[in-house]
Amino acid sequence: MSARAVVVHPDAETLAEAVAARLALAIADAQAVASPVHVVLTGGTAGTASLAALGRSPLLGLVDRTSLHVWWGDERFLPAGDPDRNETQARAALLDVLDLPAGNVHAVPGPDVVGSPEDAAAAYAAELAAHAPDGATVPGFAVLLLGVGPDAHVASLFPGQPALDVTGVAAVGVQGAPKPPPERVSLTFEAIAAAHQVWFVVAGADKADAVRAGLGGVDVHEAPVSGAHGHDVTLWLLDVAAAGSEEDDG
Ligand SMILES: O=C1O[C@H](COP(=O)(O)O)[C@@H](O)[C@H](O)[C@H]1O
Repeated sequence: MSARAVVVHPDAETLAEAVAARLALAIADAQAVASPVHVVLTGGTAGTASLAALGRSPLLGLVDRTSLHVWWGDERFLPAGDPDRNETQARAALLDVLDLPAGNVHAVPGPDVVGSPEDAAAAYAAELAAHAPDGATVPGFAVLLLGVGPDAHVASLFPGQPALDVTGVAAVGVQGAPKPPPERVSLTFEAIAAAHQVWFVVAGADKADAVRAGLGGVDVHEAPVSGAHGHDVTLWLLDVAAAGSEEDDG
């Protein structure tokens, strides 16, 4: 049975610092009993701020770089180095400091490498399978980070889109995303559900309705955030504004 918890932080900065500390310790704890350890990074405002906080944290010294593999929950279908790629932002925020072996960083290929988001999803799924235990399609991610959009999207799973219903594959190509760029690649809900822990990292009053929808279990086609769960733990890491707590202050 998967456990769910909600932790509310006083502001976005504190949230980022707390997520960074929590993530460093979670990786170190996982590395104490397993190797390698796989973690899924997110894009988005609060997610990237958390990666940057980890890049500055002395707790980063607890992480064994050689046995950490990083992946992405979704990627914008843009060429390597594009500033709007989640990978580019994560490198600037964390990976340039963390300096993992190149083979431990599993970026989603862009149009400089493959012809379409569907081809990128297939290549990414093959890479995931190559690092998965026998009989599985993805590694057993220790932690999978997810931002949440104001429209309640997670990764690149947007309301009303066909990708929400894709099963049997770990990654899916996305066309016509309502948030630019329209072409993207996303993990599927099945792949997300293989993570031991899923952490939603959410800040800002514009996300309060999406958080409410996710916690309330609104239909996944309307609020994709409802469809993402960790195998063991689903953790909602919020600031007060995203938690909706500020609305009461008038
Ligand atoms: O496009 C994306 O958006 C979400 C959330 O972004 P935010 O700036 O509203 O926080 C993000 O989680 C996702 O990874 C990304 O590709």
